[in-house]
Amino acid sequence: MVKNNKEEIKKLILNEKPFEPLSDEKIANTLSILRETVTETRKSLRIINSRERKKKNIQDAILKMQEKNPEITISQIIMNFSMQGIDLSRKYTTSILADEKTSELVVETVKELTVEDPKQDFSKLVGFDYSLVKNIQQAKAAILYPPAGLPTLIVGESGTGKSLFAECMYQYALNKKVLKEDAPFVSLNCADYADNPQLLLSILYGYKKGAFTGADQNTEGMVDAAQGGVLFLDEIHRLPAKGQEMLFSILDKGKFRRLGETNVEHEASVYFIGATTENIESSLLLTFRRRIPMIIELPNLRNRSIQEKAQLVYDFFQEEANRTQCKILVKNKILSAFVLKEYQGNVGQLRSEIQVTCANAYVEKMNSDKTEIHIDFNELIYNTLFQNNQGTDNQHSRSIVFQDMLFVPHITAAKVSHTYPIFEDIYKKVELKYYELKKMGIDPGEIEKIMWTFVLNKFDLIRSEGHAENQLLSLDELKYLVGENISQTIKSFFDEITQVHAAIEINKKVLIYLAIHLSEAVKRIKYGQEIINPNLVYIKENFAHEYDLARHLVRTIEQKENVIIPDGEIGFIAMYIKELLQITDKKNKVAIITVCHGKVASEMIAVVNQLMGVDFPIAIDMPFNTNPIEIFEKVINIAQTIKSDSGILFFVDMGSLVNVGDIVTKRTGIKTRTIDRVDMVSVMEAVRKIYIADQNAEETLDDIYYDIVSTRYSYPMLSVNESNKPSLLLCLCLTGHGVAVKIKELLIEYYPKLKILLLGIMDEDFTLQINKIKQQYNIIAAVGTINPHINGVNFIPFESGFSSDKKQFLDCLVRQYQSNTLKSFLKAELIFLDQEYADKKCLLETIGSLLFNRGYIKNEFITSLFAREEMGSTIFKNGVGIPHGLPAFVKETAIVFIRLKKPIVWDSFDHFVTMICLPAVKKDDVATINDLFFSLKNKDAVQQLNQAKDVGEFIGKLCPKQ
Ligand SMILES: Nc1ncnc2c1ncn2[C@@H]1O[C@H](COP(=O)(O)OP(=O)(O)OP(=O)(O)O)[C@@H](O)[C@H]1O
Repeated sequence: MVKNNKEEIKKLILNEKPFEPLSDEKIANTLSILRETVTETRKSLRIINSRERKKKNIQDAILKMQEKNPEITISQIIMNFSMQGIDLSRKYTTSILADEKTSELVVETVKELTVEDPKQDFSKLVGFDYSLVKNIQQAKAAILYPPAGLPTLIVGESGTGKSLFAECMYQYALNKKVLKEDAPFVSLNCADYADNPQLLLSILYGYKKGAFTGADQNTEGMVDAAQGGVLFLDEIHRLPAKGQEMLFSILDKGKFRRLGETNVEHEASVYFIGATTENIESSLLLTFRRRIPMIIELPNLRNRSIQEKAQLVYDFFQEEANRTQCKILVKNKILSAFVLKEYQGNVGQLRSEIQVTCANAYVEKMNSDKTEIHIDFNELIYNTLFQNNQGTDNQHSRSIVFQDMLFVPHITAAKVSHTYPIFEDIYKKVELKYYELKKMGIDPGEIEKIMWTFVLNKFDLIRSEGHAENQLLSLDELKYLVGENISQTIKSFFDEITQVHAAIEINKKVLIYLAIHLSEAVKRIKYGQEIINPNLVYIKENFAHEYDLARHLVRTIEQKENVIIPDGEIGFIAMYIKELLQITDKKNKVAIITVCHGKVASEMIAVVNQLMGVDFPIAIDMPFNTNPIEIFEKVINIAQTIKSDSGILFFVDMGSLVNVGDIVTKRTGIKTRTIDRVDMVSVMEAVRKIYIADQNAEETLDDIYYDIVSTRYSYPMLSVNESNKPSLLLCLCLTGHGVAVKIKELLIEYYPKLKILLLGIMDEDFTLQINKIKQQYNIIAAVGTINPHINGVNFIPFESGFSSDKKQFLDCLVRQYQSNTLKSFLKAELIFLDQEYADKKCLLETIGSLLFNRGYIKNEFITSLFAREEMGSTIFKNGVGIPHGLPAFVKETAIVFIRLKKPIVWDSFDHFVTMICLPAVKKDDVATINDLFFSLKNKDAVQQLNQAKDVGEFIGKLCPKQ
């Protein structure tokens, strides 16, 4: 197969006339290459031959005619074609009409080929950032090594992706311009000629006229075809010794002779890659092995992480959805069964089994009136999945970490993200958070504390939430998931700790997750991935017993798996053991965060820690010249990291910081309480209540808050907005007619969309009016000349204008009331810019599957969405389409935005849209997004959204700062 021809052939086929497709012969003549080359390349591209392409295009055209006119007759069809200059016989047309549509199942349409990104090299391999990291590093080094790269041998079991890997190396060489743009990729599978070594050598090296019987002319071989490019020899152990020796001269001197030649030598400028499934020590000549410096050993599927296996399963189902052009709904237990199964034939076998499963389900779909391919358990699937798979009989009832998934053909939006829901990879989460906090310039000591709470909560989740016990594997079945070594070790460990800790009922769920974790850890270590545990020292000091147990467990694994497990990892294992031994199902604790101007927070907390002997409260300093908004972002991020279910108690000193808890609640949904004018005694009292007092008398955030507030000196606390009421600003002066009017004018300029009310402090019924307003509205702040001390309302003094810090404070208050709730529904993962969709149906299906797969909606939402659209479409004049489904089927409110590259038709009046906003909104949240529609109706606002350069800017424009 010659790769530079690949693109040419693809191009010609893409541009051919649909009813007069080019035969292989014609393409060969156009490109001046052999017809066989065209045929082989076309097949490798999975493109059907010209006759079949013509038939398919005619079939499609007839279908369209039938859609328009269900009563259309054969004569009319023939007439329609004839008007386009195409003559069809009645016999041919009848045969096409009678033909089953199953052919669609096995062909990939030419159109789909355009989806492929020709520039992608290793990143298209699943595992490129995990188990294949080392292999890819080797490959890159081999390609880039001067002057002409290192000959490479790829070793791996059948189906581990050796051919694909070789192609990626070639693509990488092209991308890096090590090879010329038109450099060929020539591949030959030596096993195809295993019975005829003479033929193999003649095909590979070419031959001289008369070299053997039948050699009637000088003929070039594959080495010639590979000049300036890559020569890939698959199953190289089938190359006879003579053939291996002939390669020496190519590898050593860049020269070769064709069969039968003795005097002449030809230049061979080729980059050599070989591949074999065999042990190279025994299958290749020693002299040959020595000439290949780079050996790349691809891991088999058994040794890949569960995440990677899952990713492959998802990718292959997606591929089938694209191929069949049908939606495919796969039940979680099928997904988990595919992931858990062992495959002798590795990735290749996994892929073909998914294809077979989909093909069977497709036939079933054709015999029913379903619109989707449903893949659930039936006898056929049971046999596909479990035949010859030792001992997996009970697996089909398990689905520990998966959810049902819907795969939609031609997805563009969903392609943006390469991740799918699967249980959490604790390392990745920890790493990500750790670097995020580091980037924000947070002090290492504080990072450690924040991470500790983060890790604690993650483990707490494993123990208390997740999947019901009856969905879990038993300890016996564990071996199918993590292998014999780890499952045995875990079983013995379980026996040991049940003896030592007889009084405790060991939480099996944590044990299973510990086993999965260990298996992932071993793979991670084998692939040389780093393990970051920011809390190692703390764990060692404070959980010495758990750490000892972890060390003991680790020693056994180290022996069995022949790896060395680093300390950081032992720390994680200690955490699992801590969870295992936890007696009661306690909720996680209330967190304390202190935020103050200057360095007050860190200094105060240092003293509290020393006095109380704890290490918990988090201190955040706010240097005097820092913008409060920056600090709020920092605090929100930290709050999200520690995500305490029991809430966060904030201690702050003054100024805008009094709103910190409120802002955090709005942005993250975490319950908070804020105590201002922080003093050391109050912090110590809170620490005592949360961490030190009687463990059984656990107090809630509110208990602690009210206790502290009522025992310290009394003054009004600042506002905490907890309702969905509309908001307003109050303008005050003595009469409500003097300065207040001026203030209002200024505020209208700043906040044109806000409700602003005038009020006079001297009014008789001032208090009554305030109470009435409070019932209907959230008072964001009162701005005026005299502070009337309205309980729970921030007062901002107005003295002939606003100083910038006061304006900033007001901005901050307004923002949290106005747009934060909407902002909390806007998620970057659901905003897709400059996408291309063929039509509305395809777009809606994609969004639907995206929301379903990410757990925002039930499957019924998609049906309701289409039903709603059938009844009529919502479309704004400025080209925004607003499709919506029923709130009853929404699990979590989410808003999807899609900005289109090319407009598509949205309604039956042929109106076009360029932007789609799909709100999947729970009933309670409907009011919150009304504002959004208001701004989407506005032409200028949409214009701004159209100009946003990235998702961040897009969100910023949807929730402007004021
Ligand atoms: N890392 C991967 N990511 C995505 N797909 C993969 C990966 N590895 C293999 N595949 C797919 O699995 C199938 C088998 O791969 P390939 O033919 O490259 O394996 P092989 O090792 O050359 O097999 P054999 O030794 O049997 O020839 C192919 O369809 C390939 O696209």
